[in-house]
Amino acid sequence: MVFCGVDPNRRQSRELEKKITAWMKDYKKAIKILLLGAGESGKTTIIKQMKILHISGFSPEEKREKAQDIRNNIMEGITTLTRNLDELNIELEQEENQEAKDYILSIDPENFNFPEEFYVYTMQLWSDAGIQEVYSQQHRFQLIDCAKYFLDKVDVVKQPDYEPTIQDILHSRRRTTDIQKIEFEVKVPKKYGGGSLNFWMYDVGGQRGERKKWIQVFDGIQAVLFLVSTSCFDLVIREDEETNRLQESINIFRSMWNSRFLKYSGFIVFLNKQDILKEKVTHGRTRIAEYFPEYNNYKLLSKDRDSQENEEYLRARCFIRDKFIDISKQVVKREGRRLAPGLQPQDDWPARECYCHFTTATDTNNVRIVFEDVHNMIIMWNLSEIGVNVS
Ligand SMILES: Nc1nc2c(ncn2[C@@H]2O[C@H](COP(=O)(O)OP(=O)(O)OP(=O)(O)O)[C@@H](O)[C@H]2O)c(=O)[nH]1
Ligand SMILES: [Mg+2]
Repeated sequence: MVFCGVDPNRRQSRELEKKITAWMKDYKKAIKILLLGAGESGKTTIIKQMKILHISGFSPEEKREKAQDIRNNIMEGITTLTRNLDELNIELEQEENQEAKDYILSIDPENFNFPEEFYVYTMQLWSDAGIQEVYSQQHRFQLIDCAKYFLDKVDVVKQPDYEPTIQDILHSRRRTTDIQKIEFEVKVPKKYGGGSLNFWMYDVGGQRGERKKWIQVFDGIQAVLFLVSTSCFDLVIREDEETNRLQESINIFRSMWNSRFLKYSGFIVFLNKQDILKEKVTHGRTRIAEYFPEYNNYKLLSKDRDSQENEEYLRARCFIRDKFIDISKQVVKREGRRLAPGLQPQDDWPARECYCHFTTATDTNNVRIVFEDVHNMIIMWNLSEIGVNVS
């Protein structure tokens, strides 16, 4: 039998194509993504990964800058550890390392040009059992996450012609003090219309003093990527040396999720530093329940189980995830609208869901996979806003 006229399925799909093309034109400008989160949660590391994955990586000039950051990271790491020998009443194992200790404690970081003896003394101290003992008690003071990574490779970094590897750059640390923007293009899967889309990604500083600048970039943000350092459950923030770092992160998330300026933005939480969290939970000296006593009653659901993974680590990461999910659900439904606590009923609040990913921002492969999901999700959010359902 021969059918005449237009196949309704084809007509529908042509209409869908038209809608998508119109939307793509509209968004040719860019999709704006904002990275938020407390200090040291990994925002700038995500920017570096986007440069690796979607732009051409790092220029020789940028590599030179990162090499200097890395030398500063080594200096910060070894001076922090050495200072804490006395604070924690720990003796050096080798008496002859006293000279190295005195040298490191006398460094003026503002006027330091990294002479050869600095590296020699640093390597000596780093291999001393006393300093290693201080390192194992790092939850008691403020140490940068990359300290061990770079102290283990001082002999490489000290070379005058040292050029940092991609891994070195990803581990290097410099506090963000201004708003940065990167632009890149992402291919759109065929099922969402094909072609490519421009993304603008904004990075801000996460420490308390920096957060008043955040509002400058809230306008027109389609998606907030909220970074959480999950491994910091046993640390206090640098700013007041008092507030628990994970609690600070939860508080910031609550205020961003409920911010009226971001009510039309999608939220994706990156539960970051999974590598450090796993190491801490399985081999560390601290336990989450010491800081969050409710952890004792937390049960892992069967949907979150994975026979390949350490059970305690799974429990820890899901416990932390649920702290954020719970906040996103503390929104009451009234007259078909969702209202954040404290808002008036007349405030229009769109229904939103908060999505979570477990991430290790220093792992390019992990970030690549997670971002495939994130990009698709952002495209789908936008399509559903114009009435196209592509599930
Ligand atoms: N091991 C490990 N280190 C990470 C991870 N994510 C970030 N880091 C390291 O943590 C440190 C801080 O990361 P940044 O990206 O600078 O943090 P930030 O959120 O930009 O911090 P501010 O600029 O102060 O707001 C860097 O040394 C990173 O290499 C991770 O998943 N695993
Ligand atoms: Mg930063």
